[in-house]
Amino acid sequence: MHMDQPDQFSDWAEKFRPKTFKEIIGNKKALHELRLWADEWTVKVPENRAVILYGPAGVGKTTSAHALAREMGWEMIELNAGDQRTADVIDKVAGSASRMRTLFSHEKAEGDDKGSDKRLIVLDEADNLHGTYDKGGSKAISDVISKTTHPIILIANDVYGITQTIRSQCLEIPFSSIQSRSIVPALKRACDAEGLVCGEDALMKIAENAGGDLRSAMNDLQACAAGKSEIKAEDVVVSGRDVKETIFKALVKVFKGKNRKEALDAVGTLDETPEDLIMWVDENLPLQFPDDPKAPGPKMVNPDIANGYAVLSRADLYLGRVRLRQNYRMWRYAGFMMTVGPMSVRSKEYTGFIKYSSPSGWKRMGQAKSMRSMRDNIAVKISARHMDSMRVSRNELIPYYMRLMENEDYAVNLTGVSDFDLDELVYLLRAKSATKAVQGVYDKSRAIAAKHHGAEPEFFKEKKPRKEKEDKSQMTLEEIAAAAEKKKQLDAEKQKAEADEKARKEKAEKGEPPKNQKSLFDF
Ligand SMILES: Nc1ncnc2c1ncn2[C@@H]1O[C@H](COP(=O)(O)OP(=O)(O)OP(=O)(O)O)[C@@H](O)[C@H]1O
Repeated sequence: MHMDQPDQFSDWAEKFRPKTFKEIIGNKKALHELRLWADEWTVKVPENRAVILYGPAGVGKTTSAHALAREMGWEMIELNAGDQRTADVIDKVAGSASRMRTLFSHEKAEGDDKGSDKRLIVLDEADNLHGTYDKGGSKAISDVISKTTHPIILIANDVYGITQTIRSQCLEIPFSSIQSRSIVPALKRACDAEGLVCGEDALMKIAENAGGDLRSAMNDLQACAAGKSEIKAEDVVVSGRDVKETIFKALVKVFKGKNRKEALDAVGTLDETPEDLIMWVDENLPLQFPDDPKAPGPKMVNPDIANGYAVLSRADLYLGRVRLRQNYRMWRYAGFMMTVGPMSVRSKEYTGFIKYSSPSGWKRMGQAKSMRSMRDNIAVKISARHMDSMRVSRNELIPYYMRLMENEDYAVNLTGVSDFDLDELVYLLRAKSATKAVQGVYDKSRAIAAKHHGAEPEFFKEKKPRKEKEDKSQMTLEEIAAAAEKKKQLDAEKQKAEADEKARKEKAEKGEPPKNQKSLFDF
């Protein structure tokens, strides 16, 4: 029996995640290699104890790891980027996995360890193992891989983001984008399950727009389905030709124009944030300022490209400040810099037609990644409130929060008690940017946040100026983790100093000289 309207409470990409290899679309060669590697584990410890599944976002890497564990009857331990992946944690996970094995090993002959005594250790975003949060992570993984008796899967978008030492220990299995025509049946299955009527042309439009990323296709389908029981091709709003045509015209003014105001006006009428616009400029800058093949001497990069990127990097600095401080006034500076910048630094006029292109795959991937880290930051805050795992917070509580926050009172309250920052609120309210309404909710939430997060424990009151605490809502995940780590260290040092002092006093009472004291007069 179907509901009247499709389910909007859960994340469809999660809901329709394939459970078995058979259900996974595309990448058959990769799945075959993965299965061969897993089968080897049932007979002996293979030469490569770990594999790296790498490729673009949303093509089934994580899904394949999950399905493999299920099909092999292996318990799975997942260390996500949002979880702490310090050397300690990885050691503990792998250590406890090894202990498990030794518990069972006396019952089995060497090599006969098929089935459930294996644990599959999965490390998501393995190309991102740096920063305080994953401190020592790379080295720990490399050590663990060299001695593990349990299969390990590393998942990455960019295999070059993994250290050479780790790569040399692993079997590398590439995953590639999924063809649009293969995405359509997956979308169709979701429509059928949701009782949603959707024509093949609408599904094809969604699939083509996703650029081979099935997760985003599923997200777009869910977004189109909100409040509807039927989707027609014209309901599918994608970055189609109209948008492109307008932006192409604006790019002509940015790169070839002579009038700054005209360029600014053209960009001002676009429905693009500076975050999106910079990607368009960035993508097309080298196309517009090509190297001159007829130039004499050694082949040099056109200096206009270097100068163009220099102004773009200034614009990006402003964007970074907007992200960090939620000071959206800086968008004006960023927008100005990326619009009049290329025009101002070019050394000559460029004529002739250039076929501009949309921001390429890796940049969209970068965006997806920053969305994921946003989602993980939110999950950290939610899991701290509910004492739940990151996985539950990410997959179950965030959608629940989103649903609750459709009511403004709840939105204000939850933002305050969870201390979400403005960007996180934009994400949770599914807004495109920090509109006035979003800002209004955020402003109202501050009083509640101050009540819940304003009072500090005595320990910090003496040591930290008030300002730092106020800035906490703007701290990045790494900074929060670093602060927690620092506090742990301080606590440990304090405890050790207290214990030493206690021991010293006890010894003094017994009349013993302190350990390093050679005589009563030697202080
Ligand atoms: N090959 C596929 N077959 C069927 N569904 C898929 C496939 N790839 C992705 N999906 C859908 O997209 C969702 C996300 O897929 P998954 O987490 O496996 O992507 P990923 O490749 O690990 O991406 P990322 O690098 O972003 O983690 C799944 O829950 C599923 O709904």
